[in-house]
Amino acid sequence: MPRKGYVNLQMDTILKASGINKSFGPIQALEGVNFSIYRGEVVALIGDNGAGKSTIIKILSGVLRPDSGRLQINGHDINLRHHSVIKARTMGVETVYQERSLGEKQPLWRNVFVGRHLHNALGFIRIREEKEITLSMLKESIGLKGVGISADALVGTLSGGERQGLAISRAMHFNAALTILDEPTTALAVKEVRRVLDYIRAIPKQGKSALFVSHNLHHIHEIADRFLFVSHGSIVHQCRKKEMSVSELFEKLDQISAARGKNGEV
Ligand SMILES: Nc1ncnc2c1ncn2[C@@H]1O[C@H](COP(=O)(O)OP(=O)(O)OP(=O)(O)O)[C@@H](O)[C@H]1O
Repeated sequence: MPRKGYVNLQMDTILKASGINKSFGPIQALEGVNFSIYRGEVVALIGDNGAGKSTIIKILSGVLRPDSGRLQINGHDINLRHHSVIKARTMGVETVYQERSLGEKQPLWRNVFVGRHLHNALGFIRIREEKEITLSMLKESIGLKGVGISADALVGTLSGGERQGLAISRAMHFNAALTILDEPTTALAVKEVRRVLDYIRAIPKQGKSALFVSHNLHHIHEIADRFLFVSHGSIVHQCRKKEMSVSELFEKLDQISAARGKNGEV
């Protein structure tokens, strides 16, 4: 029987990546990437352009397959040869891509349930139920108000921040253990940025985890519990927020970039 307050990291490890390698022709994008993500934390990937952040995210979300390495999700070994976006989702890993996560010209309810529609006994989509769930996401999770709010509205009518909110809310609805966000605040107005940061901050409150990439170190410091520094395809440093102030975060990234420059790399 574990002692009170004892944290079983084995049980609380949502995702574990070990020795992940990935090349694109002659370019070694990732080299021996190792890290874990635990239940209820927000983790940020930090690094210069071309460091390997997007490649890591694409491998976790099933878009790309690594050349070698091991990935465990919720303690289960993933067969990386057959990993895919659908498999990642089934295992509880959802990815929210900036702007691209929702199709522009479709009604909101269809986008929320795309690939995962609710069906009745005859195989028909339970449209009314899907619309009701979508409407409650719009009102409760995103905080949209007014009588004109409709699950039939087209995605194109939502602002960038609202789309991010809906995509995050969709991940929560489908019970994602890990929500991955790629540059979630890029190209958003200041007010929208605030809202998206709040949506991300709410993820651990539901006992779930988030991994996000951002170039904005202020945003990273504000919402992440832990920072993973990526350079030249590897995780070169990691620490908890309480170990590093915002200015130290800037300094660390500068140090890593300088070390990279010294090795003759761009
Ligand atoms: N499809 C691809 N074909 C060839 N090279 C690629 C491809 N995708 C990524 N790379 C290369 O792999 C390396 C890592 O790229 P990646 O996009 O993961 O970096 P990043 O840290 O996300 O950069 P950024 O912050 O600019 O998005 C870079 O050298 C990049 O040019």
